[in-house]
Amino acid sequence: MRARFEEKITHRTVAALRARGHAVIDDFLLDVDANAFRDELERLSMSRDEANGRRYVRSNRTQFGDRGRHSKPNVYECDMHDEETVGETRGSEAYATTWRFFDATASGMANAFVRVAPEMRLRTGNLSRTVKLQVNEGGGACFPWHFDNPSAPSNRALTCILYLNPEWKRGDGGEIRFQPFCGVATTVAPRHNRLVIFWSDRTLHRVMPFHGTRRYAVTVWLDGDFVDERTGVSTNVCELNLSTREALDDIAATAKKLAASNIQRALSRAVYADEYEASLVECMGNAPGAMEMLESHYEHCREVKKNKALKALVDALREYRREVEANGLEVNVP
Ligand SMILES: O=C(O)CCC(=O)C(=O)O
Ligand SMILES: [Fe+2]
Repeated sequence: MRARFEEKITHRTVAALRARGHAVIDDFLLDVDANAFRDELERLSMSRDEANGRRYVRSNRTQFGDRGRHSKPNVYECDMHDEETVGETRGSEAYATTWRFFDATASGMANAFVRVAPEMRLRTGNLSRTVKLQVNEGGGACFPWHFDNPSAPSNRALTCILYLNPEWKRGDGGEIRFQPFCGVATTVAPRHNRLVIFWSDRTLHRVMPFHGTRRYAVTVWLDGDFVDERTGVSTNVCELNLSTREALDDIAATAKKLAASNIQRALSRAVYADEYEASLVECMGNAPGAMEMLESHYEHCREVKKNKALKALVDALREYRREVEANGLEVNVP
């Protein structure tokens, strides 16, 4: 495997990130590497470790509010940092590309960004990135709207997802969809050898229901050099550092400011309440945890509305986003 991160991650990548909140790089790996990587993921997703017979890929378990961890139906993951899970594959030729990619991301990926955009303050080195292998097994498998870095003290700064799906075609679903704060949505197809990059703490995104056979994705999360302790899921206006009266005076300017900031995380659920709800229902169906996740979402929205100033701000933002959506065109990256 020849990782050519520095060739592929360029000033254009960073310009797209700054302009739209996400960037797309096609042909990220050499064809031969992408194809080998895909074959290995397929093998891994079918295999079990010899010691205890467990599948290497397991149910995705996501922390949801303070209500524990729940699994998304038909979504399976392998944490490459979990020594027990991956121990048997580390030295195996059958997974050579997977592990070369993992090793190459240790500092190579962050270094490529640092070279073109040092101001992003990404950390480099083995402990500053996380890698996850993921397979969605059709049947409508999807992810609800979320942020990858939902609150402090997470250091996750940048999410980089490599899709490995040579047979993906329109109609299969499984696209990643971005909702910029009070902007128009963009949908990106999970095409083979495509890398999609976005800010982990200010990019609301979800995965659309997937109806093909298997959808493979490898996610690399790169850590940043600082954590914003102040922000997160708090519904306390003071903690948000927002003067709601000033914010209401020019709602377009406020929306723009929030779109560029991770403070949007505290308002996102209330501003996009119906979308969050619909995506949770779509993703979880009747699976265990579905009701708890919905209840936690409603509770958060109720908390926001309890605060008069915050409610006024949310109402104004909701009205503003509808206006933007009515006048803008969604983007589709096929
Ligand atoms: O599979 C994808 O396209 C994105 C998955 C995702 O959002 C996540 O793992 O946080
Ligand atoms: Fe995500």
